[in-house]
Amino acid sequence: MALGTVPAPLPPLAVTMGDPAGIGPEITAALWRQTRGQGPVFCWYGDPALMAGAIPTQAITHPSQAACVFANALPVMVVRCPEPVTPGTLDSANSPAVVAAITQATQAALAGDVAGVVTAPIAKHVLKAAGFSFPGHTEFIASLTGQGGEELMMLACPPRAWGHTPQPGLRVVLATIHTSLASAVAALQGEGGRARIMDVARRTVAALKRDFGLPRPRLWVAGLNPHAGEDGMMGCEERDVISPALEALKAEGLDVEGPMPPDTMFTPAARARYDAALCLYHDQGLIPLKTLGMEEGVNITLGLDVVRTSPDHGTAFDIARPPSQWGSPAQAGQRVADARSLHQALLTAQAIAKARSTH
Ligand SMILES: NC(=O)c1ccc[n+]([C@@H]2O[C@H](COP(=O)([O-])OP(=O)(O)OC[C@H]3O[C@@H](n4cnc5c(N)ncnc54)[C@H](O)[C@@H]3O)[C@@H](O)[C@H]2O)c1
Ligand SMILES: N[C@H](C(=O)O)[C@H](O)COP(=O)(O)O
Repeated sequence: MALGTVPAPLPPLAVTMGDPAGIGPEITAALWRQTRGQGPVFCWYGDPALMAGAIPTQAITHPSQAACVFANALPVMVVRCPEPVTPGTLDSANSPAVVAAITQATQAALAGDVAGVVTAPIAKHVLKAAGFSFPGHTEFIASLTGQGGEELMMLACPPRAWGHTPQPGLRVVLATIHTSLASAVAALQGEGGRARIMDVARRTVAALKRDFGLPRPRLWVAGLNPHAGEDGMMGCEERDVISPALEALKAEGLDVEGPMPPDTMFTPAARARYDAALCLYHDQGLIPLKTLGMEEGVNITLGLDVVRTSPDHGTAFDIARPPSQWGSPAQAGQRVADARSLHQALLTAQAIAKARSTH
C-alpha cells in the first residue's frame, strides 16, 4: 500500500451453516446476538428455517447487502436443506446443502465479495456417506481455490490466566493433517519426509509474517518419537530426517529449533519461547491445543488466497437442541453450546483479512 493511502473498508465476513443437525445454527445465532451492535458484520450461508423462532433473519442476494441488515436481522445468503432437520440426528440427505454453503462462501471470498470464510463444523463421515471425497474443509477449500496441496492447518488459542498466573497461548501447525497415524509416519520418512518438513516450515514462517505480522517468527519443531528419539535409541526419524531438515532451514536463515521432545514442548515456559509449534501429526498438536484452550481455540487455514477460519470444536451432536431451547439456562448436568470459539474464529478472520489488506 502506498504511503498516505487509506485502506478500503473490508467487505463482510461469511459464516457457513455447517452440519444443520449440530450446534452450528445455535452458536451462529448467539454470535449474531453478540456482534449485531459492534460487528464484525457477517452474512450467513445457510437455511433460515434453522433459525425459526430464535432470531430474526433477512434473505439477501449479495453479501454487500449484509451491512444494512446486520443490526436488525441475520443477513442470509439462502442455502436450503432439502430435508427437515432434527438436532442431533445425522442425515446425509442434507449434505449437498452443507457443501453448497461452503462452496458459495468460498466463491464469494475468491470474488472479493466477502473478506473471509468462517466455517461452522461439519461431520466428515456424514458428508462422506453422501459422496463427498475430501477429509475436511481445509482440503476442500484448497481445492476450490485451485491451491490443492498448498493448505496448512494451524490451530491457535490465546493466552489465558491459570489461577492468578498469566500463561502464553499456543499455535500449532501440522506437517500431516487428516490421515492415519501409520500414513503420517510413512510420510515423514527419508527424502520425502525431509522435504515435507522444510516445505511446511517455510510456508508457516511466511504465513506468520503475512497474517500475524511477526517479523521474525520462531518455530519449534516436534520430534516424532519418545524423548525425540533419545539419540536413535527410540527411533531414527529425528536423526535421519528432522535434524537434517532443520539444519538446512537454519542455513536459509529461519529461526527454527528442534527436534523437541514432544512431551515437554507445550509447557508454559516452553510456549513462551516460540511463535508456533510445528507438529508432525494431527493429535500431537491438537491434544495440547484443545486441552489448553478448546473454549477459545481457532482453526486457521494458512497458505491459501482466501482467509478461512473455524471454531476448533466439532458438531457436538450430543448437545444440539432445537431453536426453542437456545439461550435457555442449563439444567442440572446439562451442557450447552458455547459460542466463544466461533466468536474468536470471526475475530481472527477479520484480523487476518485486515493484515492482508494492508500488507
Ligand atoms: N471444523 C470442523 O468442521 C470440525 C472440527 C472437529 C470435529 N469435527 C467433526 O465433528 C464431529 C464430532 O466430533 P467430536 O465428537 O470428536 O468432537 P466435538 O468437538 O464435536 O465434541 C467433543 C465434545 O465437546 C463438546 N463440545 C464441542 N463443542 C462444544 C461447544 N461449542 N460448547 C460446548 N460443548 C462442546 C461436545 O458436546 C462433546 O462432548 C466429527 O464428525 C468430526 O468430523 C468437525
Ligand atoms: N482437524 C480439525 C480438528 O480436529 O479440530 C477438524 O477436523 C477440522 O478440519 P477442517 O477444518 O479441515 O474441517
